[in-house]
Amino acid sequence: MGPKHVCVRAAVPLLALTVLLLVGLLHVDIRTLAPLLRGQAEGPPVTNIMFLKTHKTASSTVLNVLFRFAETHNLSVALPAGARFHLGYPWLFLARYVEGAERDGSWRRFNIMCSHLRFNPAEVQKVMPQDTFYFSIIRNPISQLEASFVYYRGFVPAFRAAESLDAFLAAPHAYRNRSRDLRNAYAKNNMWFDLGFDHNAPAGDGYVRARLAEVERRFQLVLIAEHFDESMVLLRHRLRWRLDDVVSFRLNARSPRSVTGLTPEGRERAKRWCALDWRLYQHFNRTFWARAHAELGARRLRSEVARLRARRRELAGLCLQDGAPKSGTQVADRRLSPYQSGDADILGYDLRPGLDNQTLRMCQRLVMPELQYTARLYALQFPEKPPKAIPFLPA
Ligand SMILES: Nc1ncnc2c1ncn2[C@@H]1O[C@H](COP(=O)(O)OS(=O)(=O)O)[C@@H](OP(=O)(O)O)[C@H]1O
Repeated sequence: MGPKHVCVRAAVPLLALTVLLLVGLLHVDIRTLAPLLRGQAEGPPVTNIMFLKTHKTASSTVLNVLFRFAETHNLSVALPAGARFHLGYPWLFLARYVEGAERDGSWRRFNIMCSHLRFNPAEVQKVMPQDTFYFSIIRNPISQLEASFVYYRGFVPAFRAAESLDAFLAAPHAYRNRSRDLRNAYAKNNMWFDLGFDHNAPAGDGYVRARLAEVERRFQLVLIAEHFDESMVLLRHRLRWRLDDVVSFRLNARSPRSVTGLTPEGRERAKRWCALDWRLYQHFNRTFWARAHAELGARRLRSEVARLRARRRELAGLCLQDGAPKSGTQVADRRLSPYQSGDADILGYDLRPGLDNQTLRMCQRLVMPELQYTARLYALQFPEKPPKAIPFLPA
């Protein structure tokens, strides 16, 4: 060890002592120094964010978190152009699908992008700043496929004729329309497809590894729907946001009676049928925990998840009638009722009556479904354009 090292080693306790003395002398709140003492990077909250909104993965709940943050911080959002509610899905994303993106022959940049799209990085980069934080969310492909089957039953040719998901998985090629109808994207490796990859590709080891490496390179974080609260804690940490920014209620959920489940055999078949998504899920489930433990440590992760849940309970008590969701068709305020699709009974929330104006606004945002919130931000951002019509709401 050289003399330089000895000096540095001696300086560390001296510095800590000086900080503590200053705290005492200047009556500085020790909590403001905590991140510094923990060696945690401090800085302003991250505000340039691209969220790849995969399907049936809790992504509407994440979208609600991002829309609320955008609205309360007056950030611009890359919203679907015209009457649409998605950014060109299932076609590969193009920058011109964003309202107001083209300006005098150049591209306008936005703070937040989180509507459904099929990832196409070169086009996304045209409308998002260089320092954008990219993240996404995935779910166990067995439950993701089951949720898709119920939700998109009437829309996806491959699903339409099948009596059940078990029947579909027993002979998927027989049901699957060979015409390469893009709507069949929901029927096989849907998350792989959303990432912009070929969802019909054979799951060869070299191919899969190369694509996984590409996802690692493009996305700073991939969250896991089954570990939603841990995911929000890690996201909050990365974005340097406040606790309330990431508290949410579960949105776009089916009532238990429209969850069909699968036989053990069907589950094994689903893993094989969606082999690319299965590899994707296994890989990112592993790296998620490795990151969460490396960045936060098990104890801090546990205590922050507990804080998040406590705050959610508090807000549920404040905002929600009966503290729980109800069948979406029975939500009293139609403006807060979620879109219903296929055989799914999608749940929504009634708010407690008698809330003061400020609390009411906050609670409305927390339970506002994707279509309504997209239309709301669109009207705020483009007041001169015709408002987006919501199919089941009178204009
Ligand atoms: N917080 C939280 N934690 C875990 N799971 C959650 C959460 N929020 C939503 N969900 C579940 O996500 C499913 C809906 O996914 P999406 O919103 O991505 O669907 S969509 O593609 O936008 O229609 C839907 O799954 P199913 O109920 O199985 O259909 C929701 O229950």
